[in-house]
Amino acid sequence: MAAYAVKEMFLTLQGEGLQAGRRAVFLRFAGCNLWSGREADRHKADCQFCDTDFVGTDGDGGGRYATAEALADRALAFWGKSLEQTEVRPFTVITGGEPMLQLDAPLIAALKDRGFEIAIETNGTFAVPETIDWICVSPKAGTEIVQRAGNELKMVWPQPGLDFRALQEWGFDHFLVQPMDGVGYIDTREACIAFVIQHPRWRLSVQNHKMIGLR
Ligand SMILES: C[S@@+](CC[C@H](N)C(=O)[O-])C[C@H]1O[C@@H](n2cnc3c(N)ncnc32)[C@H](O)[C@@H]1O
Ligand SMILES: Nc1nc2[nH]cc(C(=O)O)c2c(=O)[nH]1
Ligand code: SF4
Ligand SMILES: [Mg+2]
Repeated sequence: MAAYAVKEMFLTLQGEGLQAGRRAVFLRFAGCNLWSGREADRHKADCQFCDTDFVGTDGDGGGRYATAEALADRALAFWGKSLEQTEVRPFTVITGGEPMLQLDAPLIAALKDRGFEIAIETNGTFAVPETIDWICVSPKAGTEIVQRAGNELKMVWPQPGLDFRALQEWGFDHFLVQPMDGVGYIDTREACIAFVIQHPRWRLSVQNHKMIGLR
């Protein structure tokens, strides 16, 4: 890996999924295989509902990190070095963009060396190393999902062409439905609630951070 392209890094609370509410250093990699990130390309992208700016390296804590050690050091600084000696392990959520385009064995090792517990948010089109502690896959309709097991499957809804009955046969511990943010959000959220009432294997994931003023 020549250099890691990081859009931004920040300390916040995980807003989504089973780990919602947990203190976490977010590491957002630049770039995605399902969309260029340019608005002009959105209508022809494989994933068209993305709520995230992952283009470039200009965000807070972003930049090009030449080595895994430098990137992991920065992540630990965001966690707070004074917390290093406490009984709570530092926790990072690796996201993007699509983090599996850049997350590699040296970076995982450097984060683990610093005590990090590592979660990933991925679209599932690449295999995730087993050394990742918490795997969240969020499938996109029409894409080939190779990562069909993990801790949580987070289905953004609605997505015509995604068959929830097929998804729930995959090897995940938890199945979540997350209302798609955008036009008609309130109705979408109501429909997701109705879905969970009908299908109790699934639970609702709301994007808490957007409602409570967190990043
Ligand atoms: C920005 S993506 C980055 C990680 C990875 N590329 C992925 O798609 O899982 C982080 C999470 O936000 C979800 N997401 C993106 N746009 C959304 C939207 N408009 N409404 C709800 N969730 C959204 C994705 O499905 C994914 O679970
Ligand atoms: N607080 C917070 N929680 C999140 N969970 C997943 C996010 C993501 O963009 O991957 C996200 C995010 O952007 N912010
Ligand atoms: S796969 Fe993830 S990062 Fe890529 S465009 Fe879709 S939601 Fe955004
Ligand atoms: Mg987000």
